Amino acid sequence: MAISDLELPTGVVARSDASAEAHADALALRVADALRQAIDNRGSATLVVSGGRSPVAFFDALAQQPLDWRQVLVSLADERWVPVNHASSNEALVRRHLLRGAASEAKFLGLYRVAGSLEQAAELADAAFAELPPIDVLVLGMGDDGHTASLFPDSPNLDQALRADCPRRVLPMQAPSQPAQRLTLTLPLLAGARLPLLAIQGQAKLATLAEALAPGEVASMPIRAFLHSPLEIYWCP
Ligand SMILES: O=C1O[C@H](COP(=O)(O)O)[C@@H](O)[C@H](O)[C@H]1O
Repeated sequence: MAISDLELPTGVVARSDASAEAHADALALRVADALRQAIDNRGSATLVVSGGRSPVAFFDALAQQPLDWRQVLVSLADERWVPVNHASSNEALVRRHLLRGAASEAKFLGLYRVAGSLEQAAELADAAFAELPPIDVLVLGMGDDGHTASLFPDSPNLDQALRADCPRRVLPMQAPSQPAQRLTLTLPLLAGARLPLLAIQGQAKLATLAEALAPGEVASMPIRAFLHSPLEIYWCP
């Protein structure tokens, strides 16, 4: 299957690149252009990225982009509730691959908070994220189960996190894989992004996307909440 085989909703566009390297470079160029435009228009830019295994080459490519990084605030769509020196930490990934060289001058707002429980950590992060300016660029990933950010099917709090009027910016979530305890931004914050992008790689994720594009419950595949205009999908085999 190729991404051009999919029937996309009006206003959703998809780009296919032949290799993972070309995919990462194209995505980095698009994100850097949008951040530059935001800085030109408003003096600063807010970039929210996802974690997991997929974004490493993209982060490496984006870190090389000529930008006034001092005007960029980088943050996360979701986090595993593990200390920032843990191998599964999304913050660690961003610090290692994106916030280096000139890009180390960017500001960073992380989700992880030290607390007695996941709920308390989410409350602390929720208060901190009141300071997050409107998101200029959001780069979502997607799991093979149709989760995005840490909006996992069957997680407690999922219905609340997906409500358009959810009063919380950050909620605790449970993943079916380790580390199970997660923190996620909720739908109203994510859906407000000026430029939402979905970056996915491989046939399995393309098949998941095809399934998510078919009619069905958002709660069973939360990526469905974002499969409408405006959205740009970046894919490579
Ligand atoms: O757990 C997560 O999963 C998704 C997809 O990750 P990947 O490893 O399949 O690339 C990711 O977008 C999310 O940020 C992450 O915490």
